[in-house]
Amino acid sequence: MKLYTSLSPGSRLDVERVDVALVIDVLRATTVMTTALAKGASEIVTCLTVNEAVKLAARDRKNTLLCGERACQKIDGFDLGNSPAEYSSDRVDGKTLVLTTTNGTRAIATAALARAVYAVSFLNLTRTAQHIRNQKSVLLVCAGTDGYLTGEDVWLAGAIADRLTNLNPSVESCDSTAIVINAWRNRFGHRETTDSIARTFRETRGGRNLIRLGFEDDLVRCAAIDSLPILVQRVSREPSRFTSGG
Ligand SMILES: O=C(O)[C@H](CS(=O)(=O)O)OP(=O)(O)O
Repeated sequence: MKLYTSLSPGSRLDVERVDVALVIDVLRATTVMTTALAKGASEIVTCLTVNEAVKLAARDRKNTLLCGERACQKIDGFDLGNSPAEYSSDRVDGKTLVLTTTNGTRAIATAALARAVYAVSFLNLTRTAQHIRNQKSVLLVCAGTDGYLTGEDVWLAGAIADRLTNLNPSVESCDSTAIVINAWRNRFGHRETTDSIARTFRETRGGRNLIRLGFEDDLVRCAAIDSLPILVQRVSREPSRFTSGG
């Protein structure tokens, strides 16, 4: 396997050449997607703009929830924001979710040309790595925050790359992949826990933003490693639709 990592949104992406893109937006879009599908949402449709989301949801408003954020807050007129705490079974079971976020859904759009796309978070890290372990080429796409690299996405890229190199001895890493694996191993040394991961989020751009805005409890929710072992798999493009692969 050739394993590439794009650390921030400005990086060059040869996405059309890879078999699989894993989109990473730990705080909080891909964590929300994992949570929502694990809690029974039937599918998630991702959009770039609020207008597009509103139009899509209007097709079947009764069975659809409008979800997402701007500036980390729920959008006016939407049903749910971008905290995993909002995505309980009671709210989402059986529903179609239409989701737009500042960085996560944009990263999904940039990865659109990959043959297969998965959204990954700490919650479904090992499940996703096991599922794609034998692919020939994989690209880790860190969503970042407002165009900047953000540490929480880089930590998860390191964790995935670490898992993949353990599962598949033939992994060949590009320079950025080698750097994130080393960073992950040096920091956690295979003794990572939800608490230790949540603590590292306090040092990152995305984590500091959330603390400042009163969403500190979401750091632990987004660090809950391997707590929801499902796949979040794109099943169609334009619009991008994701379902749980099991
Ligand atoms: O960075 C953004 O503005 C947000 C942050 S948060 O999820 O509301 O904390 O969006 P995202 O696209 O999830 O990074």
